[in-house]
Amino acid sequence: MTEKVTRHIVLASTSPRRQELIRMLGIPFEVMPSGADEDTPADWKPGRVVETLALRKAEAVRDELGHNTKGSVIVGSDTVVVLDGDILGKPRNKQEAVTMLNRLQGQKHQVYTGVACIDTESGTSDIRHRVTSVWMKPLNKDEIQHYVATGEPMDKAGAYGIQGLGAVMVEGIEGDYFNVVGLPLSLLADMLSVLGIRVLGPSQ
Ligand SMILES: Cc1cn([C@H]2C[C@H](O)[C@@H](COP(=O)(O)OP(=O)(O)OP(=O)(O)O)O2)c(=O)[nH]c1=O
Repeated sequence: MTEKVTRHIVLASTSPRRQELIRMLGIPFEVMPSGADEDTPADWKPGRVVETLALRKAEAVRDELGHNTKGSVIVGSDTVVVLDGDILGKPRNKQEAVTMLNRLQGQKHQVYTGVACIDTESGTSDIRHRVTSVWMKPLNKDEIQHYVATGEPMDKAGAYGIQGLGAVMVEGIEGDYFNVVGLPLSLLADMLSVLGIRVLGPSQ
């Protein structure tokens, strides 16, 4: 049988969800947490923010690996929620989670995820992002309090997780579901394919 993947893939992430998602591609990978600084200027548009942070995460792992990159492909990713042009990241505390959900309930918003692939063999980077629209149901204060008390919102952009209990708050989406959860698999597969890693067939 032809070996499907010949490149060493490193996911630059601390997110257990991103690990679960990339595992779905059925290709071997390694995980290295990335401690990149996540501050960006307030006037940057969401696409620029998620692409820059995805690249920063991948670059931090590349720099840590130093000369030991073994011709790896390093994948970084970043997700934000956007409402009326405002960027909502992960809530810093429960009060901030309540405030975010009060704003998002009953509204259509966008989820932006950036993906960066660094090819350490050629030294090139490919950076792209995807946008998914999400419609959230109207929620009352008690429902929001109950949801925040579960703790689910705390490590998620926009203070909700569509893949968890948050699923009951979402009326519908337009675009890639996996982009909302934090790693757009179809976009990532396209980017890996450019590097000769074909998840649906033998590599070249
Ligand atoms: C909107 C939404 C976001 N999220 C998550 C995806 C991301 O993990 C998180 C946004 O934070 P990020 O800063 O993108 O990522 P992270 O800190 O979790 O992990 P990493 O180490 O890779 O930087 O929000 C969900 O899991 N479900 C959702 O429905």
